[in-house]
Amino acid sequence: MFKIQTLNNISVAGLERLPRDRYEVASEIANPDAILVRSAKMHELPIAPSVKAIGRAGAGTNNVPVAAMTGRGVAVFNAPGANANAVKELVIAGMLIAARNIAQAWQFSRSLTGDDAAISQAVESGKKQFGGFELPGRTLGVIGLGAIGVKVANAARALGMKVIGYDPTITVRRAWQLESDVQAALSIDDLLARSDFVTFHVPLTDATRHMINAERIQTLPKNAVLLNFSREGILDDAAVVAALDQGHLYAYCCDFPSNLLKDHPRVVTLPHLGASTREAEDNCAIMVADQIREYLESGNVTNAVNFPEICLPFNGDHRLAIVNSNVPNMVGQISTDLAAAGLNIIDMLNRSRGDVAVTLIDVDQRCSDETLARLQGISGVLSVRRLGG
Ligand SMILES: NC(=O)c1ccc[n+]([C@@H]2O[C@H](COP(=O)([O-])OP(=O)(O)OC[C@H]3O[C@@H](n4cnc5c(N)ncnc54)[C@H](O)[C@@H]3O)[C@@H](O)[C@H]2O)c1
Ligand SMILES: O=C(O)CC[C@@H](O)C(=O)O
Repeated sequence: MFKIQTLNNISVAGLERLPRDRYEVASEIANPDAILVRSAKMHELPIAPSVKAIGRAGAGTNNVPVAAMTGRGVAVFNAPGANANAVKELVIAGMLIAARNIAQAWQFSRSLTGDDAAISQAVESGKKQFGGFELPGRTLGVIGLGAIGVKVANAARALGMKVIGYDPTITVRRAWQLESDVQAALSIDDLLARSDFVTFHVPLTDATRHMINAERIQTLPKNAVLLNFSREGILDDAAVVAALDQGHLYAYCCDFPSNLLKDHPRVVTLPHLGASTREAEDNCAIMVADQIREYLESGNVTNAVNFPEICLPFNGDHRLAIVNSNVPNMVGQISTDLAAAGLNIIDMLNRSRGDVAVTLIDVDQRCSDETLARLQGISGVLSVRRLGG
């Protein structure tokens, strides 16, 4: 029986992928084999030694201590692209909310009092404060052309906007998906100087934290609109508010309310709603549940952020799934120990990514506890699991 701990509400569609005769799933559970998480902050949480895998039902993994888990031989999975359409739709909504002053205008309508004749009169005299502008012909700058950025760029093109993108590590797959008339910016500053709207779709890392600060904001044309549906911290919010107050920026729309932002008249904040659609929640939960199940049952890895992709078909007999440092002579030492124990290797696959390697070895008989302990004792071996019979 595998034990799965859920740290947030995970869509039932995903949990149903874990058959109840083999999986126990609960928010409180001792010695879990794997954890499913959405936005719970795991950096300060104790993570039991029994945990072999963490599945983030979403894109970003900055709430998971990935480096520490890698050092323990724990795989961290995410759900790339599974919520991209949901975020794209909210970003497009954000542009329209900003361009047409929809939030402020709605607040005005709700504040109207008196009989309908009085309301009609107030509408006609009040509406001029909320006059906006249209999107066609305006330029959208997209920073980060991954699953979400590409969808936003293409949707903006379909709305008649010009689009400039910046992503120094764009993948070939994403570049193929991008509309051919999306221009490549030479740098962030080049993109900012040419954009009426700028939207951010990068992970939060040390390299992206405060990528928009007071100095960079001055590069933007007057009356630009910023959109942050990525992560709190990518923009320096204090600098954004200062630029709004100085009249340099027109509006800021983001998914991360704070005391500084939530009541500002030119800021619209939403409560981290980017991925909160039924479709996105189902897609993310199904993707990570499938990946976790495959990893626990066969050792195969798909969409881990810290482990290599690896797939060796498994007939359910006897497999060792080993996570080890990517250094010379690991496979040599492992196979020597297996030979010494009289185990014959039937099939084997080794894949590496950065400092980590995963080695899957199918053997002709069950590996004893003693041999398992010997493998675990090899310097550089991070974890060993015995799968199958
Ligand atoms: N608001 C929400 O609910 C919500 C939902 C989904 C994702 N997100 C956030 O959006 C981020 C992006 O999601 P995604 O699915 O598009 O991820 P992704 O991994 O598909 O794309 C990220 C892109 O950013 C690029 N990148 C990295 N560093 C960069 C830099 N310094 N400059 C320019 N580009 C850079 C990468 O090359 C990659 O193409 C996630 O990491 C997450 O933080 C938020
Ligand atoms: O689970 C959520 O609601 C948010 C997910 C989002 O932050 C992501 O990184 O995919």
